[in-house]
Amino acid sequence: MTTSESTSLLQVQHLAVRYGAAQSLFDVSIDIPVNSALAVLGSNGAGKSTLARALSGLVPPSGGRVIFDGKDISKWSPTKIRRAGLVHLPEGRGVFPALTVMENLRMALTTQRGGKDASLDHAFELFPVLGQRRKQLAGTLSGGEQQMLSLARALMVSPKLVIADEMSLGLAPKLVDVVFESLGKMREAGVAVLMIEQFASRALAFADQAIILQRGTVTWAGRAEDAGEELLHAYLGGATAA
Ligand SMILES: Nc1ncnc2c1ncn2[C@@H]1O[C@H](COP(=O)(O)OP(=O)(O)OP(=O)(O)O)[C@@H](O)[C@H]1O
Repeated sequence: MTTSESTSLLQVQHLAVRYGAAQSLFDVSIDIPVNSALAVLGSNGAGKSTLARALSGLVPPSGGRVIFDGKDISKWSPTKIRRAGLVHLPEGRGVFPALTVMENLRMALTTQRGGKDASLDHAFELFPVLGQRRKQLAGTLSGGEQQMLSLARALMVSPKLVIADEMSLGLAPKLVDVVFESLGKMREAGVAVLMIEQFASRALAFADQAIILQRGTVTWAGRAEDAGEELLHAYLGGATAA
């Protein structure tokens, strides 16, 4: 086994996905080392969300393999994948608006046997504002705070990898800052991140590695710091929002 294999958390090998007759992903290969971040960039319809859905078991691959934490999870159910530590935060908030912050967090803990108080303490340590608002209904939080709650819920299951799919979509710039800060805290806690993001430059500043998807194919892959303006413009055209 080479060094890169031994430190890999997620290896996607020649992944293909079809929706009926239409193929959405072709021969996609990526590698995410433990505790690192990958930015997945691409214009609308490039296949970013399909990649996220395939990795989290929501759509079955039609070819290739997904190895997570040393196990082939290609055919696992979404629940089994989540329990193994790969958590998908889909577009949208992913919180229960009519429940309080505390109830939202407790719900995420229902399958955990012990250590519930420690998990809650850890979440409030990372996101103090949630501790202050524990009795508030989630639907009355700001957009950024709801995203924080969504991240805190994900943390409850001690994830090894979080897929953050367009978390800053539709948020005001200040709240986008909150989302990036929150994801940064998750990384500090040792969690790897696969980030799908409309704000290409912010995603690149956050990530170690990046790929560009075009029509279901990886057309560029490299270190995030090497993906300059010119390259982004060439691949993404108008989609290079700051
Ligand atoms: N459930 C589905 N059934 C059929 N085709 C689908 C389905 N979901 C996505 N597609 C198609 O797969 C391709 C990739 O879509 P996907 O949503 O993964 O792109 P994306 O890069 O996430 O785009 P966006 O940023 O708009 O969400 C598109 O051509 C889309 O029309």
